[in-house]
Amino acid sequence: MKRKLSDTDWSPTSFTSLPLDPRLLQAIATLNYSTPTPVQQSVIPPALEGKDILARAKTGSGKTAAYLLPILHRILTSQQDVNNANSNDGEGGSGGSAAATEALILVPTRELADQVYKVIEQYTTFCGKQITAVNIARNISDSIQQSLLLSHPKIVISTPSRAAIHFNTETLSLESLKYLVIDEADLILSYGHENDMQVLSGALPKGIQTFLMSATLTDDVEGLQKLFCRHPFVYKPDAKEEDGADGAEVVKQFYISTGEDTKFLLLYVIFKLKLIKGKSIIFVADVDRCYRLRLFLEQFGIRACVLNSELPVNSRLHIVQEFNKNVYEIIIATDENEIMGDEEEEEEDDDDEVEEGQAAGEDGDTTMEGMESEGNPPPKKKKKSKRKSSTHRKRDTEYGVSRGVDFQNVTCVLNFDLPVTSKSYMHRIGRTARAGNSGMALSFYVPKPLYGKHRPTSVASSVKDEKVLERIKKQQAKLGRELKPYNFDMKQLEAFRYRMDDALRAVTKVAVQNARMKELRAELVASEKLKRHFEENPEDLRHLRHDREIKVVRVQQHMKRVPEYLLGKGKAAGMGLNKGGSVPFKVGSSRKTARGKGKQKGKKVGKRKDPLKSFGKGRKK
Ligand SMILES: Nc1ncnc2c1ncn2[C@@H]1O[C@H](COP(=O)(O)OP(=O)(O)OP(=O)(O)O)[C@@H](O)[C@H]1O
Repeated sequence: MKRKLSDTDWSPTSFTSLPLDPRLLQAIATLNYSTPTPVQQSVIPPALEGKDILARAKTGSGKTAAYLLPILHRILTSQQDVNNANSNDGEGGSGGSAAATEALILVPTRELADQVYKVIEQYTTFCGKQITAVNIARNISDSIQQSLLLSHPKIVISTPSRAAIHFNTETLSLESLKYLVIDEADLILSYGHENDMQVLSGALPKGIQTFLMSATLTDDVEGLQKLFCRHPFVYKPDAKEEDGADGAEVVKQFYISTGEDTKFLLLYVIFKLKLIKGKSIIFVADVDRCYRLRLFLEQFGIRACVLNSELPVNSRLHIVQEFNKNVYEIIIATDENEIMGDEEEEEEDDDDEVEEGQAAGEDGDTTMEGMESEGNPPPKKKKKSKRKSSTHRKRDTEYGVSRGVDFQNVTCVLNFDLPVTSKSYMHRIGRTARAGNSGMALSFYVPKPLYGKHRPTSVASSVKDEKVLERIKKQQAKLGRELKPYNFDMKQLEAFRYRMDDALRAVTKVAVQNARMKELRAELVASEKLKRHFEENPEDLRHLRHDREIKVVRVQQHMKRVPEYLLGKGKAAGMGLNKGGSVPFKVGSSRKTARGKGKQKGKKVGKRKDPLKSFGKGRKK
């Protein structure tokens, strides 16, 4: 349910009461932001006064506007001042201030750079050409980047590594810089940007205004604060602001204890019967797993896109963009980089000896070996080396989807594979319940005795599931939140098992590798097209779908529909029951299909009670 941010329970302050440039207010009004979020309310006034800002606020709380609006306002105001001075000097008022880059916005990933650029475009819709911005983290040639920078855009958005490269080659001048933003400050160092941050800190002019924006306050953030901030205004939300407007949890969290192959069964049933309504992000442990799931779902006629660090950046950006336009309902994503950044830290924190999982028959695919990066190697390396996947290819270390990316209107984050740290969990579930919406997180976990019992579907990271789940529960309890068990009636699920087995058998390791290669090739072609056309007219690229059938496995048409006898009276009834808590799953629209089939056979099914309806029954409120 969408909760309007204008509800008075957040705060009565409206945007118009903030002393922002009317052109910005106009843009905000067209975006239907009527009320500033708590972080915006608190941070914008001191930022307008020129104070440094250190803001910690949960994911999806509107931090981007909290730093962008004051910066845009101040740039517009200073231009106005220069124009006025020029016209008083008789030089006319159209020239504006001398062309120079005034704001540098540093983000850890290319996904975020693209997102921030788009938000600037939205906020400056009514500013004409007064504010120019360039995203140099994009995958465009160095010469084009140089020419863009030589036009001295007012704002440069970049990852630290790209900014350092252009600073070193003197295409990026920081001499006139007035504003520095470090977005996702808690994460930026774990992407291997430490040296670049040092380089940039030495090059900044004195007295610039700095914004450190972060979802958590970590040692890394403190380090950055010392390096970049002078007595910042510090924003930390209170407990009520952390939760929803009414203090209620905005993300309902559930977990299911499951065997390795049963995860696939659950996935099939959940999506085939549309038990989750709306858009979902399914997180998996590694790239191969993305394709395994996609091929598996394809068997049942369920379309999904994959998103991982191996895909070309333009394809990734396009996928997120299209997902936000509701073109796709399901994304299967990895968050390899985030996991790697956090893993050791958490293991050290908690002194627990975590056994290395090696599920036979599966290639560990979360290795850092062989990674090539535009940035420096991440400072924290994994101690243990893992076997290289045969499909291991160049990865982009500046990839990231579980942090910061604004996936819009996501109903459910489904941790098909549990992340290996509680931090990763936090970031993953932050992809739902954004901007005042509610959402749910559903996590599958494999209890230790079931680990390694079904080799074809086993994944190494699951060996830690029990421990990680405990950490997650502890972490959420500290925040006053609870993960509830979600108990499917497994007996009812069993009726679907043989279909799942059929589908799993078809999705062999070779099929997964083929799909991965085929998809990569297709996306490289798509990415080239995107590269040429993206900026000119992205609307033209609608036809470039990323969820088309990969067709490396022969799909048996009968698998695409659910036979009625599986949904017969009483069969499905218990499936959605959960004694442990309220169940946000909703029954989907499979009714039509069932009716259609009945008609073909000449049966009178029109008045028959829809068995799927019973899924919702028995829910504990
Ligand atoms: N005042 C507002 N009213 C309504 N929607 C808003 C408001 N401010 C921001 N939003 C929307 O909320 C969503 C989340 O904002 P944003 O991406 O800035 O969050 P964030 O705090 O930076 O999250 P993360 O830490 O995950 O990056 C965006 O879609 C944005 O357009």
